[in-house]
Amino acid sequence: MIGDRLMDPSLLQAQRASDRGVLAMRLAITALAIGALHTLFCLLFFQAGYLQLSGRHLLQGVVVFWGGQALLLALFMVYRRLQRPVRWVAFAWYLWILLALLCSAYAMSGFRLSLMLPFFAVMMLASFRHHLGGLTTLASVAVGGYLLVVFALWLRQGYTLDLTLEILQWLLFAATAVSFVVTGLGVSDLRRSLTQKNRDLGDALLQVRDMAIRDELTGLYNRRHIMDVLSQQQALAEAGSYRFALCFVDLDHFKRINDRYGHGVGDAVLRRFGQLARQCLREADYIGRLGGEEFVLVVTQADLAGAARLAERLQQQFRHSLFDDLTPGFGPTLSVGVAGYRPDEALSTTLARADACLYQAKAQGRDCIVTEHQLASAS
Ligand SMILES: Nc1nc2c(ncn2[C@@H]2O[C@H](COP(=O)(O)OP(=O)(O)OP(=O)(O)O)[C@@H](O)[C@H]2O)c(=O)[nH]1
Repeated sequence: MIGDRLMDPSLLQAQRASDRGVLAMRLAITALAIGALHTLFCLLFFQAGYLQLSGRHLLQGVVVFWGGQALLLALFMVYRRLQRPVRWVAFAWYLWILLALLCSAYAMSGFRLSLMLPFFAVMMLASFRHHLGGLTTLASVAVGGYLLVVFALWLRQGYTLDLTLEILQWLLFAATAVSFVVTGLGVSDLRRSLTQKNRDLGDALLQVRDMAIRDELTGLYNRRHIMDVLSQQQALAEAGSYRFALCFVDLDHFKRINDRYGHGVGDAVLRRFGQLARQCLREADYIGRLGGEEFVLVVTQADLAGAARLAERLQQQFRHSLFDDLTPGFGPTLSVGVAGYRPDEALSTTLARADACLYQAKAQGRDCIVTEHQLASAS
C-alpha cells in the first residue's frame, strides 16, 4: 500500500529530531576530541621543553581546562535533555577551547602558532551551527586574542622577543582565520539550504501521503485506507478483549438530488456529510468513503449498541442540517447498517453483514438504522 510506504508525520518529526540529536552529539564529541588533542600536544611540547611553565602550573591548567570541558558538556546534555537549543552552549564551548589555545600559545617559547592550529577545527565545527555573526565573532576573538598574547609577551620579554617574527605569524594567523570565515560561511549556507530542502521534501512527502489515503471530494479516508484501518482493528481484536463495530451509511435517493440540482450541489451535500460525520465521531473512530454516496464508520472499542447510538446521532444531525441549495424537505436522509466484528471471522464477513443490514434499512423504507441483531430477529 502506498500509504504504508510513505512516512508517517510523527515518524518524520521523530526522524528530524533524531538527525538534530546526532548532529549535536557529534558536535560534543568533536569539541572533546579537539580539547584532548590540544592537551596531548601541550604535554608533548612541555616534555620537549618548549612550554615555559612549571609542571605544577601545567597540571593546574589542564585541570582547570578539563573542569570547564566537563561543565560545558554537562550543560550541553542538560539543554539537549530539556530540548532547548544548544547553540549558545556550543558557542561558549568554542570560546573556552579558544581561551585554552591562547593561554598555551602564550606559554610557548618558539613557534606559538602551532598551538593555535586546533582553532581552525573549531571554526569548521562552528560553521555547522553558526553563520556570519558567530563565525566572525569567533575569528575576531581569536585574532584579537592572539595579538594580545604577542603584546603581553612583548611586555614580558621586551627586546628579547623577535617581534617581526611574531607579527608575521599573527598576520598569517589572521589571514587564515579570515579564509576560514569565508569557507565556513559556504559550509553554513550549504547546510542551511540542504536542511530547507529536506524540510520541503518531508512536507511534500506528507502531502503525498495525505493524498494517497484521502478521498479528494470529502477529505475523508478512501476505501484503501479504511481497509487498512479495519485490518489494524481486526489485529487488535484478535490480540485481546477488544471490540469494534462497523456502520455502513448510504445517502437516500441521492440520485434525485443530482438529477434535480446538478452534480455540483450533489458534491456539496457529500462534503457537508463528511464535515458532519467528522464532528459526530469520537477522536478514536474512523470514517471513510467507499465510493459514490456510500460511507463506512469504524467505531472503535464499541459494541453494536454503541455504534448504533453514534449512527443515530449522525442521522439526526444530518436530518436537521440546512442545505442552502436544496428546497426545504428535499434534503437527503441516511440509511445505516450496523455490524460488530466477531473474533476469528474474516473482515469480508463483517462487511457483508453490515451491507446486508444496510440493504434491509433501504428495504424498510430508508432513513433508518438496522443492526445485525434486528436483522437476525427479523429473519
Ligand atoms: N454529485 C456526485 N454524485 C455522485 C458521486 N458519486 C456517485 N454519485 C451519484 O450518486 C448516485 C447514486 O445513485 P443510486 O445508487 O441510485 O442511489 P440513490 O439514488 O441514493 O438511491 P438509494 O441508495 O437506493 O437510496 C448516482 O446518480 C451517482 O451518479 C459524486 O462524487 N458526486
